[in-house]
Amino acid sequence: MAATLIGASVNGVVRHKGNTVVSVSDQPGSGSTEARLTSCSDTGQKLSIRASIEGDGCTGENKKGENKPQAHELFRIFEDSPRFEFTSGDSQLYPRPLSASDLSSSVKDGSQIRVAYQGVSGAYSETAAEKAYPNCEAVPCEQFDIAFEAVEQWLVERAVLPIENSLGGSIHRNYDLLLRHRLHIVGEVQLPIRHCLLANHGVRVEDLTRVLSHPQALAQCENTLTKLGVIREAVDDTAGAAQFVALHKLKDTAAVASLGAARIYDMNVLAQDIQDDVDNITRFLMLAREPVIPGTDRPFKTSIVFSLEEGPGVLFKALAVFAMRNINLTKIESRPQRKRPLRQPVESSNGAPKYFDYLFYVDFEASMADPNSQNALRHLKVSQATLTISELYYQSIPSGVMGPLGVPMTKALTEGCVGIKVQVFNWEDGGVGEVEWFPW
Ligand SMILES: O=C(O)C(=O)C[C@]1(C(=O)O)C=C[C@@H](O)C=C1
Repeated sequence: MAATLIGASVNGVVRHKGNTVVSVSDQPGSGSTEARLTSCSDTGQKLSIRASIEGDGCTGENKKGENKPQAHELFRIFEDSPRFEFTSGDSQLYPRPLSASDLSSSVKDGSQIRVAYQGVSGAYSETAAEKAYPNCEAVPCEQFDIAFEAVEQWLVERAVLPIENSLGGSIHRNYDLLLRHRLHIVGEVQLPIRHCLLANHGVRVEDLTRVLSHPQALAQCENTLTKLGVIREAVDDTAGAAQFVALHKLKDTAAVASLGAARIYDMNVLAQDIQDDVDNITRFLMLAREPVIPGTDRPFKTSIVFSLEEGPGVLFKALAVFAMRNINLTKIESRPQRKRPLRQPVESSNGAPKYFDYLFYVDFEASMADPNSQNALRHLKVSQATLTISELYYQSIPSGVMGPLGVPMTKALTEGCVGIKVQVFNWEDGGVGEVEWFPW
């Protein structure tokens, strides 16, 4: 039975579903059933969409005008797709990104895998989600942390989130969120990013005073935007920027976004490939509730995070455990220790400045199933009296097209320098992992 969304109009209120109301009625003589979904915005504005469904032989109205297959089907469609943004009486319908209030609703059944991404339809992250999980249902989320929570709360099965870009660098927010949430990195995808300058039809480059986009996208187009001499304004995502410019019919503002976004929001492409380098790639992490078990049958990547006591050469010594075993490091990132951003030096009583305290994230090309990597981590743990590893986690995942690995947040991180957490795998009986604690 096929259903078509056929329009938007102001309507009445029949049955409540949160701030949404759904009514279903037969269209006498037409052989079809119609459903109306009405949503009240926070400002009290009432807007609705209408859907019709063709009859299947059961179109006659029963006495009460209810309980008919068509009505149920229409209801199900709305129940399954409650996330539409109502912007004006005659506007197009765009999927609304998940917000915090959506996280309390239950997960719906469905054979398709649901993958959360940050942004709205047309965002690069949506393309990355579809590349990572072909045929998935990509679910837009307002913010990165909503995407993490959507997986944790079983609203979706996976999240695909950007972690770094070849021109703009790391997406620090996601490094921080990896440790605040309990998800595992189970793979990665790389996506070539080709930015366009999008404006409403009839707008010329000379008319522009302002450009909206995601901060990463603005950074990746630094040269072009400097030449244009426009004001840059950061918004949540590139497609959201295009949607905003289109909906508000702005004549002096453009968006930096994808060709796909231009199509979705019916915008004119003023310029293509405006990023600073043709080779512009963003790496996205695939996140799941369950980790992958590392093996040795194909290339794996592993990620760890640790902190160090201050002192000369401590980072050098930590990284040497990999170098001496010929283990290739692919990424190192440091982030402030949010729980203890400053450390008091021993001589602090005489007014010496405080040290900044960091967490180090390291990705390396080896599987934790490989004794070489196991020895490296053992060495990292035991070899240096001057090194205190406050936290170490790891997980391995297939690399190649896929990439680095995951991160269960552990007690050590939340409670300070208590020891090292090592996931021990019994490779002989098929590699089921267990966690052991080695207190300092
Ligand atoms: O705004 C988007 O379209 C996104 O998908 C986000 C994002 C990012 O966070 O880096 C993804 C890829 C590009 O690097 C630019 C922006």
